[in-house]
Parts: sequence; structure tokens; C-alpha cells
Amino acid sequence: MSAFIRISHLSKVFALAEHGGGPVSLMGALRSGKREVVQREVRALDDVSFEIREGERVGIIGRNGAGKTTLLSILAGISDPTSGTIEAEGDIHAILTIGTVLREDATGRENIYIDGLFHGKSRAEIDDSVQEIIDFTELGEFIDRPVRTYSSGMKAKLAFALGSAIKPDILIIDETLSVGDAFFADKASRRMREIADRGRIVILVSHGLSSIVEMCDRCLWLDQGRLIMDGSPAEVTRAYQASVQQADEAEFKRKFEAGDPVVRRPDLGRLEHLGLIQRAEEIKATALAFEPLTFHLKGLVTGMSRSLDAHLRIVRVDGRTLWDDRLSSHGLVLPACGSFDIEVAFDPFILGANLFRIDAQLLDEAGPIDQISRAFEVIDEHGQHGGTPLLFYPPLIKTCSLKDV
Ligand SMILES: Nc1ncnc2c1ncn2[C@@H]1O[C@H](COP(=O)(O)OP(=O)(O)OP(=O)(O)O)[C@@H](O)[C@H]1O
Repeated sequence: MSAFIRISHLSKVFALAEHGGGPVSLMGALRSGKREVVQREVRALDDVSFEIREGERVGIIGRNGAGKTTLLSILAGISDPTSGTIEAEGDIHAILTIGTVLREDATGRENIYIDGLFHGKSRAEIDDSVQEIIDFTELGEFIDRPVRTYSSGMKAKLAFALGSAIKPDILIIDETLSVGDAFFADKASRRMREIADRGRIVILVSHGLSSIVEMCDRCLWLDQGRLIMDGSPAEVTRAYQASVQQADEAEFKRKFEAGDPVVRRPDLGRLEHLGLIQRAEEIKATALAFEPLTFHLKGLVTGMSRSLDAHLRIVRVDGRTLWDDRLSSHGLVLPACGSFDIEVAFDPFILGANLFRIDAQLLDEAGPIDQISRAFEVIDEHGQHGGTPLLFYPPLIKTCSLKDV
């Protein structure tokens, strides 16, 4: 008989209830007796299908909340899918959380006996294998101390030694190895290979991508409950890493677009508009490289401030400030009270293709009064200037003028 797992169109939906205090379980919401409970569904697994054949060591990766643990608990028979089927041949042993494997008040040795008896072994059979398990754990004299006195690494070693000693047809491990030391991880990896070499199946969930590459020969990538890649560990972990990096970049861009926070003093004045003008038109988000560009700043001064000034700054998405100047240094004097309307023109345009932000700040000698930021992208229509975007010229302001308002 050969071990295999076949999963077809597997989905798992959790019903969550929400009221003022945020999400709670449906039972919790019913118990709390609160009205206006809105039911929401979490699709932890969404139409997942794959097959694992004998001898495969399969790693499962994905960001937090991707559905990995849900998949493992269905594979381990701890929870049922909402829809879809799972067929498995062979007895399954799962180490999902160390806490559920080990009894804290019993010693390590007692845990070996309890676990063996639980898995249907006779006392004599356990007597035969106990020393081998103890040797594998490297716990030394700790084996006769209560598990509650162990470090998390020691618990991980014992849990793994127990799980793998049972010699199951299908061994499922959730993150357990990540708390062991490098030497133990190496030994555990060899043990997993032995299990797989006997024609069995090993499934490992881990956030440690290097352990997946080292220990597995196949990798599944879950994202928001869906299986999005199935292939060699090196290939899948590379693609996963690239996607995580992109998501981080997107988060960075979102923060970048919001600008730096400043303490505002609205009683003294405010900035009302920061626009970009190119080819005599106000543009929204995209400017062309190598074309003159004008910034348009409108605002209002309502209090008596001394040394009133406007400060403009251009920042590239990587955080580098490319230009930073006060308009007073170009002879521009803001009115002491009333509206202002300023145009600042650059020629030639100084920026290469990239994402930028312009920050305009109204300030006086005591500090900022108001700030307005605007992100914009510069594109090179002709694509002649690829590579790392550069600051092409020292910025030159062509005109810096105050309009009559
Ligand atoms: N019992 C539950 N009730 C409600 N929602 C749940 C339950 N268990 C999991 N979920 C939700 O299902 C989704 C998948 O969770 P799961 O724990 O499987 O992800 P994971 O990939 O193991 O994440 P992590 O890497 O953080 O352990 C998440 O959105 C999670 O909030």
C-alpha cells in the first residue's frame, strides 16, 4: 500500500460575527446578546486542489492568514472542510502545536510512554524504542524533569522526536522545527528525508524559507486561501519572496504619498492647493520627463506672522530629497495677510522616470504653519533613458511669481 493524499476543490469558510467591538465568533456574538450583529464570512481556503504522492516532502508557505494552518488541520482530520473532498491513504500523524503533543506536568520520559500508549503501542514496544527517542532529543538529564521546565527549543525537540518516532505514513509538521537549533534542524531534516525515503509523505509548514528549501522537494504557496504556485522549493520561495517585497513596496508608496506629519497652526494660515502644470494644463498624477513643469501653490495667510515663507521640496520614492528650497531665496515675498497664488517653473525638467512627491510648506520663524503634499509619477514616453532614474540637472527655477489675488 502506498501513501497518498488527494485534495479536490477544498474550501473552508468561517462564519464571523461583527458588532461595535470588532469581529467575534458567531457563538460569542449570540452569547453576548448584542443586537445589530452583522455576519461576515472568512474564506480561509478557496477551491484548493492538489495531489501528494509517496516519497514527497512538501513545504507549504504563505503570509499570515493565508490558510496554511487551516489546511493542515483539515489534512490532520481535526477540522472538516466546508466543501470539497480529501482522500488519503496511510495513517497520519500531525504535530500542529507543541502544546497539544506534550503534557507539561509529566517528564520527558513519561511523555514518551504516554504518547506511545496513545498511539496503540504496548509498554514492551515502547521500552524497546525509548532510548533511541531520548538520544534523538539530546535532552540529557532534562528527560527526567517536567516538560514545563523546558525551553521552547527543548519542547520542540521532544515533540519532533515523538512525532517522527511513530513512523507514520504521513507526517504533518507545523512550524515546530523553527525553534530548534541549526544542528537539530539538520538532524530533523535527515529524519524527514528518511521518512520520505521509506515511501512516506512529509508535509511541513514554515515561515523559514531556507528550511523549506533544505528539507522539502516540493513547495506549495497559499495566498488568501488559494493555491497560487506549486513547484520546486527554490523556484516557489523565490517567487514568494519577490511578491512579499512588492507588497512591502506598495505599503511604502502608500505611506510615501501621505507625506511626513507636521504640527499645523491653522489660526495663522493654510495651504489650499498644490497643482502640477505641464503643456499649459493641470495634470493629475503623471508628468512627462524632459518637458517643462510648473508647480502651482495657493494659500491664505490669516494671522500676523513674522518671516513668512514657503518651502518646497521634491522627494523621490526611495526617500532621497532631490531639491529643497525656500521661495524667499528667489526674491518672493508672501503677503502678511490675505490670499496668495504662486507659480514655480522649472526648465528643463529635472527628474527622470520614477515616483516623486512634492511637499509645500507654509512656515514662519516659529516653524510650520501648514503642509500639503502631492505624489506624482514621471514617465519617459520615449523610453530612451532607462535604468536608474537620475537627477539630470541642478534644479533651476525659471520663474517664481506671486499672482494678484
Ligand atoms: N476558527 C476560526 N474562526 C474564524 N476565522 C478563522 C479561524 N481560523 C482561522 N481563521 C481565519 O482564516 C484565515 C486563515 O487562517 P490560518 O490560521 O489558516 O492562516 P495561516 O496561513 O496558518 O496563518 P499564520 O501564518 O499566521 O499561522 C485567516 O483569515 C484567519 O483569521
